[in-house]
Amino acid sequence: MNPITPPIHHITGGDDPRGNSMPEQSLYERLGGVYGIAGAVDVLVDRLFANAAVNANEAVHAHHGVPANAPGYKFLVTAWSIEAAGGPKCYFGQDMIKAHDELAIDEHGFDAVKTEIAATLSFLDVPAAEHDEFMAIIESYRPQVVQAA
Ligand code: HEM
Repeated sequence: MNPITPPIHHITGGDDPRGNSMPEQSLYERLGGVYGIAGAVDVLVDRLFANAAVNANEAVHAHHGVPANAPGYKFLVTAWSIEAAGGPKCYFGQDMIKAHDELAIDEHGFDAVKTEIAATLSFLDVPAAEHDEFMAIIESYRPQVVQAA
């Protein structure tokens, strides 16, 4: 096909029942793939480790208060986020119930982390559509993460 001939689905809508002419990119791709996501998690985890509201929970602080935990945690959260955004399967850590079952995280603790994630996406100027899509994924895990009696 020569470069000025549009692919056929641009004309016909292809087999997309909504008639969209462009194939949709995954959220993973729209967030910038592994470089975009690892870069965002790098900023996020530094902010979480320094966040007083997040560290008010003693069990959380036992982990987040240790700077040596940052690189491994960044690795795990990056891999989790890649998969959650529809990227390649690469997360081998614990599921979200097991990962948080000894931390007694309450609604307030969850909201503190959620606020920091949203602030980081804003800080990095992630566009509104991707921002909202990623935050909806985070919110969908609230029932698994909040386990305070
Ligand atoms: C949807 C929201 C969340 C996601 C996606 C998430 C993701 C993760 C991941 C991937 C891990 C690593 C699991 C492993 O070691 O195999 C983890 C562990 C951890 N998370 Fe979360 N988390 C969320 C919410 C929270 C909240 C709200 C807090 C605190 C208020 C928190 C605190 C921690 C801590 C302290 C650990 C380390 C536990 C340990 O190994 O001792 N997380 N989280």
